[in-house]
Amino acid sequence: MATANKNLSNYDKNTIPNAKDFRFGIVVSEWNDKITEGLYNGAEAALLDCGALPENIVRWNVPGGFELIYGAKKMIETQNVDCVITIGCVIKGETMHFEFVCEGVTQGIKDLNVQTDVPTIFCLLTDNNEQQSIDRSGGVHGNKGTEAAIAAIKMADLRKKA
Ligand SMILES: Nc1c(NC[C@H](O)[C@H](O)[C@H](O)CO)[nH]c(=O)[nH]c1=O
Ligand SMILES: CC(=O)[C@@H](O)COP(=O)(O)O
Repeated sequence: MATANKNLSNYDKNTIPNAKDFRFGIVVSEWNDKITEGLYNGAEAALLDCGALPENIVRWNVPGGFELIYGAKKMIETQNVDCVITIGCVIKGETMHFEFVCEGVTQGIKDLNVQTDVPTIFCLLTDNNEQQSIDRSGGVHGNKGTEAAIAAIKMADLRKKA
């Protein structure tokens, strides 16, 4: 189902574990910060709405999407978190850099999920233009940050039960 056919902000609290006992790390890219702040706000609001305690949400900023990998790695190593959310927005420019950044971050976040015991949630917008990013960070398609927060709660709960 394409994003255009669903609202990224929709969730049913009855289907989501209470997040009060979980500690979350959120690593936020400063590139396209109007977008990433909107994604962060969606994620933070959903975590709190589902019971997470403010003191159990640790936020770090990194310069760009590619640095999300290292930021998440150090978050896992040092902050005793149950799940990490990486938030970024990559928008296509004139060159192939878009493709390399998107693929690099995708592979790096995948590697963290394979190599560490803490789930890392992939909240990276990889858009053709700014309007697509606006639409997915609190616009007509909802907020991918909200979606990422719900995934984070579910994965933290899975990790606890596994
Ligand atoms: N063009 C975008 C970037 N580029 C920067 C890289 O992510 C990285 O910070 C740089 O190559 C130094 O290592 N980053 C984004 O997050 N979004 C973009 O649109
Ligand atoms: C994803 C990027 O790094 C890209 O926005 C940079 O723009 P350009 O490809 O025009 O240098």
